[in-house]
Amino acid sequence: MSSPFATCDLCDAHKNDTSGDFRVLPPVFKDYGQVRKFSGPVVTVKCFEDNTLVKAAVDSPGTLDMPQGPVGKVLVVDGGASLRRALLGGNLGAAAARNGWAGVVIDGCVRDTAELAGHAVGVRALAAMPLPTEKRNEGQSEVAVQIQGVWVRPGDWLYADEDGIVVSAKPLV
Ligand SMILES: O=C([O-])CC(=O)C(=O)O
Repeated sequence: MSSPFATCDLCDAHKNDTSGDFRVLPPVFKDYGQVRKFSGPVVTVKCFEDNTLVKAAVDSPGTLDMPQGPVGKVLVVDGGASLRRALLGGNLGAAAARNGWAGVVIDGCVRDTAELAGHAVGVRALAAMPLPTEKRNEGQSEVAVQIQGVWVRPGDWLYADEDGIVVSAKPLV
């Protein structure tokens, strides 16, 4: 289980942090998952209209062993903000939930939104788009990505709730 948090409280505590360790994503993400509030260590994928590596990630174990026990990871997908293809749908959402991922944050689109709403995982994305991608085995995993202009790195911690999404170089709770 993750510790309780509120992104507003995290922002109150860190709003004057100019080090770059504490970042807030722009408020452009919509909520498509069953889980509204989630947090965890970040894993990244960078891809463009090809979700091969998104599928590989959610098909793999979604938890990290920590001293306090297994913690669900958050998959952050830099999809280049494309509104033309969906990088995650009902099947991949089900896989993410089954494999213990805490959440998926996509700078891009999702589809099968009615199905996603029934899977026990957090999902944030820019929009719904029914067109799937072509799987061409293109993309990169575990690289620093820019999400809406904000750097997100593998091993960062992400906290998402009803008010927004914040990212930190260190765990905050
Ligand atoms: O497989 C895909 O490209 C996305 C999808 O439709 C799903 O996850 O169900």
